[in-house]
Amino acid sequence: MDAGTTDHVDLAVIGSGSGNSLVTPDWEGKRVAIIESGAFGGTCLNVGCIPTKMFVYPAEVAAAVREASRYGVDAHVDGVRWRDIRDRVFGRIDPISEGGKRYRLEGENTTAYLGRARFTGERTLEVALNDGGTARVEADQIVVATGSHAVVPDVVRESGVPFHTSDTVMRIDDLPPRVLIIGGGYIATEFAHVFADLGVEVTLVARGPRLLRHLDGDVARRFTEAARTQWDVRLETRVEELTPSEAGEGLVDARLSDSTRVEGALLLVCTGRAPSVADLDLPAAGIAQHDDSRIVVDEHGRTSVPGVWALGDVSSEHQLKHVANHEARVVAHNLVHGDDLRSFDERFVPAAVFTRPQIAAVGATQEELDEAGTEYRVKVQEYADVAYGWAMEDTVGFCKVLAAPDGRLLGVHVMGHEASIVVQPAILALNLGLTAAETARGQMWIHPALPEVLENALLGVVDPEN
Ligand SMILES: Cc1cc2nc3c(=O)[nH]c(=O)nc-3n(C[C@H](O)[C@H](O)[C@H](O)COP(=O)(O)OP(=O)(O)OC[C@H]3O[C@@H](n4cnc5c(N)ncnc54)[C@H](O)[C@@H]3O)c2cc1C
Ligand SMILES: NC(=O)c1ccc[n+]([C@@H]2O[C@H](COP(=O)([O-])OP(=O)(O)OC[C@H]3O[C@@H](n4cnc5c(N)ncnc54)[C@H](O)[C@@H]3O)[C@@H](O)[C@H]2O)c1
Repeated sequence: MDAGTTDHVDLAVIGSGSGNSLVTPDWEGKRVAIIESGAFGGTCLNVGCIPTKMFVYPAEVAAAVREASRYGVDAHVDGVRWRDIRDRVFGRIDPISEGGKRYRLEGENTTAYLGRARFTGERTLEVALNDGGTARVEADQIVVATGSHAVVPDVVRESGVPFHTSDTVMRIDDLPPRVLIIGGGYIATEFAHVFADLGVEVTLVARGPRLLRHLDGDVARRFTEAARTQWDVRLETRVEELTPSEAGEGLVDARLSDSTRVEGALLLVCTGRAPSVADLDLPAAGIAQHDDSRIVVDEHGRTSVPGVWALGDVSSEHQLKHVANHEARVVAHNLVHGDDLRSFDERFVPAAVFTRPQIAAVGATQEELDEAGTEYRVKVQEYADVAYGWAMEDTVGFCKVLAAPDGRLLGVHVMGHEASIVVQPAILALNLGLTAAETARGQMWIHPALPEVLENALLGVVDPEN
């Protein structure tokens, strides 16, 4: 591209994750620029939700085989072919990313700029192209959808030892004997599950007193107990020193604040993700940011600069793909209906953690209700109390329902087999404003399926004698 000229487009989208879905039929006959510096398709497709869950599934198959004898079926895991597991995942994903890029490069009304964008004015951008050139783009409207990136603490960066984040660890060639995971959140607990159930020794170091501590307190407490039976979990502990290990290339030795050492481990850093704004030069456009650097948007997705929108991890307080997708649908409408704007509806944002046991939740936690001084009733129902739980000999799963004294649902929290499926009727009920009684008795529940645990918890919150 000629460095001297400026391309004028109707819409420029920075980031090809959820941003890529903004090119709706409304833009036919108009010019759209998609600017992407990394792998096409963004985090979810390339290094996030989709590949991680494609690793979780084989880990669960291995775990099921190991536990089969409980049910009178004798079986054992003969081996884990990591490279085959890895290649199944990326053999599926990489062509989708590549195809998406080609589709935009060759699209009738789209131009894909493969490079890093920064603002030079309110609606002007400069793109440092990956091939070394520079492009200038002026747009009537711009959407910033640049997502987030892994944060790496100083103790790791400054040590100079080799380490992985979720961006790189799924592509390793061989399973290490041991993994040292720093962090106690979503990514840490999902990878602990994957590696441990594929036969790797896992040490997980978390600075807090519980894992997943932003979840409902009962869930965090019971999950932490379950995690300790599976992995070497060090709570209220920090990594103090890291050195390269003689045990093998790419491995580290660590000294922890509890005065113990972990030796010969692959180091996996899972300490949160920050909005990707550093390269954008937002002040050049006058785009306002929160203290944590997220872009400020209103309920329609508008930033402080007219004609500039933002969505997804770069602006949202929820770093979740279904939230980014929801925001993209709203912004896609608003870009072409300036006189009929739609709003984000994030009253009930559900989430699931695909760890072991699985966790899913929607609505308020008990701690949030206590803090707000909201009155509530609570019922905890064990998986072990319903027929499907008996079939599974389940000992850890439970469903917790929080409801207002008038029966309105406030929050539902599930830990156990397929929690993300069990919770879904509660997500619908909250969005429709149903009471616990309406949700429990407004439909038939398939017997003897696992969601009966939710049905019973709902009935229990209506009538504590139940
Ligand atoms: C390991 C992992 C597992 C996850 N699992 C789940 C899950 O199971 N369920 C769930 O709901 N969420 C999950 N998430 C979160 C989810 O992936 C994100 O919330 C979601 O992908 C964010 O989408 P986005 O469109 O905002 O950003 P992204 O998909 O990250 O897209 C942003 C794009 O912008 C590009 N970019 C950044 N800066 C620039 C620039 N200056 N110029 C040009 N391009 C730029 C980036 O390269 C990137 O491709 C997971 C995340 C991770 C890391
Ligand atoms: N299933 C899913 O939906 C899913 C899966 C993975 C990721 N995600 C999204 O991605 C986000 C990022 O995931 P994550 O696990 O990196 O973040 P997280 O916020 O869930 O957890 C970060 C963890 O790192 C710890 N930590 C932070 N700074 C630290 C430091 N300097 N030293 C030691 N520990 C430190 C925190 O105490 C916390 O335990 C999640 O919040 C979630 O929104 C979602």
